[in-house]
Amino acid sequence: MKLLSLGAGALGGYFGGRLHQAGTDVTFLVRAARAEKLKAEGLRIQSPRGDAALTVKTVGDGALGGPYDIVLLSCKAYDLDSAMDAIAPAVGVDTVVVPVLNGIRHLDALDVRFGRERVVGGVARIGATLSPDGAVVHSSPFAAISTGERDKGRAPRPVLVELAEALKRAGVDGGLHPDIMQDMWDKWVMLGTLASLTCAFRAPVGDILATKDGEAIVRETIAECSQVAAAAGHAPSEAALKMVEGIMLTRGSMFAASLLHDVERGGRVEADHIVGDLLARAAAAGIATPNLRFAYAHLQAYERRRARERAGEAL
Ligand SMILES: NC(=O)C1=CN([C@@H]2O[C@H](COP(=O)(O)OP(=O)(O)OC[C@H]3O[C@@H](n4cnc5c(N)ncnc54)[C@H](OP(=O)(O)O)[C@@H]3O)[C@@H](O)[C@H]2O)C=CC1
Ligand SMILES: CC(C)(CO)C(=O)C(=O)O
Repeated sequence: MKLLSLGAGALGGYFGGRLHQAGTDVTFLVRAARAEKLKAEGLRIQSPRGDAALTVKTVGDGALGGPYDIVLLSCKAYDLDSAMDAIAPAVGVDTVVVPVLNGIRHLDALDVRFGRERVVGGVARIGATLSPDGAVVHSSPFAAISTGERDKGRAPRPVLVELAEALKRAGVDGGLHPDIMQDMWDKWVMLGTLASLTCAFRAPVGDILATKDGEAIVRETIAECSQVAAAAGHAPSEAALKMVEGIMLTRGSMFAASLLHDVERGGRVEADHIVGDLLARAAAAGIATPNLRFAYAHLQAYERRRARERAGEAL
């Protein structure tokens, strides 16, 4: 199996690196600055599952090699258009695109660009960042990718089975999911709540819960996200809700969304993709989502201020 990883950022670097370590033929499609860093220092991973410094294959725009069996897509949502342009020459008739972005909306764009048959579902569960010096820093005890056919009940195509086996050999949990769309929505219900609230409060879960109304606000926001999922035909099961509550209602928890880490380093954020899209779907279904509304406005204000500051304008 030949796999192209779009990017060697937090997720592309971690999962692509682990697959490479375990013997999969992995090539990283990277931009010039990242290519230079990887050439000079290798792909460095710091992780509770073992540190690594790997010599990896890279390609740049225009000379992708291939054909590839799998394209693992792990860009941020705001880079999706440029990422699709970059991978287009690598997507052949039988190539399968496996996106692991948070949210759902990217599937529509990928379908239009590459055809629905080539795009499967994917969910990543990991806490990871790219450090300023270019190392992939894995900070969560978990590291998982679930994938699957988007048509529930369809047997996974052989190359997806092969990918799941390769991920397992690479020490990545998850595997093939029989209802990947539900899994994507379940993750989104959790992340919609986590990202909205940790960003709005600028604090991890435990600090939110330590406020007088924190628990009530968390419960309301879980309900808002769950109603949006239900309107899309993907209401979380009781077990899925328990998982969300387990994450969002643990006193003292230092857990926060990667989106908060992006805010704290003054970076771009996937506000539209992760929170705005939930809000748009709520509006279309006539669901009131006051907490998401506030959280999205907060993120939009952050984006405006960031743009102004980057343009050198004063506060
Ligand atoms: N970080 C986390 O813990 C988790 C993140 N996610 C989701 O996964 C997705 C990826 O997140 P993450 O890995 O953190 O993001 P990163 O910013 O760390 O990595 C994204 C990478 O994509 C690369 N990229 C973007 N466009 C192109 C392009 N046109 N050509 C080549 N490379 C490109 C970027 O390269 P360059 O360096 O050149 O900009 C960057 O290295 C997001 O949707 C996020 O929400 C999901 C679960 C957990
Ligand atoms: C919550 C977490 C860390 C789980 O994978 C995540 O997806 C994110 O913050 O982007």
